[in-house]
Amino acid sequence: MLLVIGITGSIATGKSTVSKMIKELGFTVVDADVAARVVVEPGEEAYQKIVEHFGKEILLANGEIDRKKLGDLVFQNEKKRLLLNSIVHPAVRKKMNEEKELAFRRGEKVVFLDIPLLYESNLTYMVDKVLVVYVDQPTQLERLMNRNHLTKEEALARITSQLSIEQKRERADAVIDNRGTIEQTKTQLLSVLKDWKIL
Ligand SMILES: CC(C)(COP(=O)(O)OP(=O)(O)OC[C@H]1O[C@@H](n2cnc3c(N)ncnc32)[C@H](O)[C@@H]1O)[C@@H](O)C(=O)NCCC(=O)NCCS
Ligand SMILES: Nc1ncnc2c1ncn2[C@@H]1O[C@H](COP(=O)(O)OP(=O)(O)OP(=O)(O)O)[C@@H](O)[C@H]1O
Repeated sequence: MLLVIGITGSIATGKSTVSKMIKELGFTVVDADVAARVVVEPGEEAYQKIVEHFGKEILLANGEIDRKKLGDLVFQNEKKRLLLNSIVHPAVRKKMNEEKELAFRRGEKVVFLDIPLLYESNLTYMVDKVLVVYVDQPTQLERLMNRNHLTKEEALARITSQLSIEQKRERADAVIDNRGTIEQTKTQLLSVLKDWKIL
């Protein structure tokens, strides 16, 4: 039987960290953030629509989208964020489905989809089980501020644009608590994958 596992969590809780471990175990992880970058490259349909709606001001000199500028804009304005989502998300879903199918055609039996907005966008139908990568909100805030060099206010704007990590934890099929060391996270991951008979 083919299995699709969703990896989610909230911003900076450690999805990429866990995804990297899963890839090192030899599995395919299809990353929504990567897909969301590819589908807005110059020449793509979503790119044209973004320029149409947000104006040329959000472009860098080389014509690419200025992600910092667009991020600052949409995380301060819900209407603009939902508009951006409506442009980018259909293309992301299509791209992720294509990559998942490719992996199954290569003969893989399990594929992981790393989708930050899995619950917010009601995408649970795309997966058989959900793995939530959890840290408490103060840890999340600290890691996000450090990683992205954001002020507390900027980081909180990003955090509150998503469902709270506590709500996601409640809905998960399994939770990895990523507050400890990377080694402790890896141990939990291996245990979940064994429970689910993936390893
Ligand atoms: C706003 C943008 C330009 C900011 O780019 P930037 O390079 O700074 O961030 P990146 O794309 O790496 O995203 C980092 C994290 O931000 C969070 N995030 C991104 N977009 C959104 C959103 N629309 N709503 C809530 N959280 C979001 C996710 O947790 C994601 O993992 C970019 O995130 C974007 O185009 N977002 C819309 C598409 C989207 O929803 N992507 C998320 C997965 S589909
Ligand atoms: N167990 C840990 N201990 C200390 N730092 C960690 C741990 N796990 C992750 N980090 C750090 O926390 C930050 C966020 O982790 P990561 O990038 O994996 O989160 P993410 O959920 O993929 O974020 P995003 O939603 O933005 O894509 C990174 O700087 C990462 O190096």
